Amino acid sequence: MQEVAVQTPGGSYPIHIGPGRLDALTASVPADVTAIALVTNPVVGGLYGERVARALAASGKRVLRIELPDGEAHKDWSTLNLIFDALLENRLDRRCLLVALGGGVIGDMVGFAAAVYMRGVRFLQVPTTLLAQVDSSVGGKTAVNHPLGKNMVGAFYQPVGVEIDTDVLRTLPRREVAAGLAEVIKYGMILDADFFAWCEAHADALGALEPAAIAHAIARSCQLKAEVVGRDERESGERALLNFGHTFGHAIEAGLGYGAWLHGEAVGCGMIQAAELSARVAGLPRADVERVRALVRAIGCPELAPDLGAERWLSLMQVDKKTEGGQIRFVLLSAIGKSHTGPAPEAAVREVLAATCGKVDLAEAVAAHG
Ligand SMILES: NC(=O)c1ccc[n+]([C@@H]2O[C@H](COP(=O)([O-])OP(=O)(O)OC[C@H]3O[C@@H](n4cnc5c(N)ncnc54)[C@H](O)[C@@H]3O)[C@@H](O)[C@H]2O)c1
Ligand SMILES: O=C(O)C(=O)C[C@@H](O)[C@H](O)[C@H](O)COP(=O)(O)O
Ligand SMILES: [Zn+2]
Repeated sequence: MQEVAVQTPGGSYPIHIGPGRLDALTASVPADVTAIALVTNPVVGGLYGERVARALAASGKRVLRIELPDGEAHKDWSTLNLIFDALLENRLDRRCLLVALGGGVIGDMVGFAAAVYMRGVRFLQVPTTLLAQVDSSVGGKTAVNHPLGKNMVGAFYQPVGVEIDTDVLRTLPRREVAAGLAEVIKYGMILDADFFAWCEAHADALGALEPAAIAHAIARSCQLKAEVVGRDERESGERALLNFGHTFGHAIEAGLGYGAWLHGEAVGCGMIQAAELSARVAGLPRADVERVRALVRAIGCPELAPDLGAERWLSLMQVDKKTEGGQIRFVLLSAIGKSHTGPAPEAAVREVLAATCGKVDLAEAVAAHG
């Protein structure tokens, strides 16, 4: 088992990474908890719900099970309300513990519910997708989507811990593996050129979920994210770097309708677009743009962005939490492993859109990877 600590001004919590963690969850239940709400969806609940409920019940606490509908299309207010309905109907009090068992959609919604239920209760992250294990379960960004913009309503609210069971990745569909790897390679692009090169060399092993490679990728991703969050929990500066590729990616998700592309797929493609922009406005060498493109392709994410029309692209990208005074701020690379935020001339953005968008057949793009 590996451990990474996340240290924020409000306190610190551990991330445990290893096989078999689902059976060890009792130890993560604080002694003074009055009841536990295990929140999941039918897919993950069907695979792991019984086992996790049993592990949590070993703490001697009552375990209430809540199932939310599956998918990004349900990351919204009405689904969030289902959590509050169940908590209130079952009289869970301020000393309850919410447990998020699932991918980033479940984690983000349960975290947000925990932040506001009775003005704040504790929650534990048990991420079951690669994306959630390397990114969304760490750092306390919680939210639901709004039809006009991604994650637009939420809170910064840290969990009491993160329990990563690497065994559960065995049941993850291939497309979800690729989506998770997009956030893994992001850390190399923005923060760590050596890790980027390691990802290039191990792309096949990562895609095949080879245990040693995937364990290293998860631990290194969590370490890098924990360091950034520790220095800038509320995104007043450095944390925005973790948004590399997301100004483009979130526009794809909102523009096509949440769930049409997976978040990681949109980010993978968005990172190519952000690299193209970096070549035009931040001096990123053309050879590095091609390395970014080749690695996104190697992990199995789409390269070509959907043609939403330049005006719609620009208007969607305006609705970004990094926008200040109407000016879009992008995360840009000056080299692989070196990133900063800044504005970009609209003409350069239009040029990138013209160069990176086309008629995308996503099924074909995913199938091409095998
Ligand atoms: N809070 C953050 O810092 C942060 C970071 C990155 C992404 N996110 C958010 O995370 C979300 C995406 O998360 P995601 O990619 O995990 O998607 P997801 O939560 O929709 O999960 C993907 C699919 O995999 C299924 N699944 C989950 N675990 C499984 C398993 N072990 N075996 C089989 N199937 C399994 C789910 O039921 C779902 O159908 C987006 O909403 C994104 O905005 C948040
Ligand atoms: O943790 C962060 O900070 C990130 O930006 C991680 C991103 O991968 C993640 O998708 C996040 O939810 C995006 O945040 P948002 O503030 O742009 O909604
Ligand atoms: Zn993301």
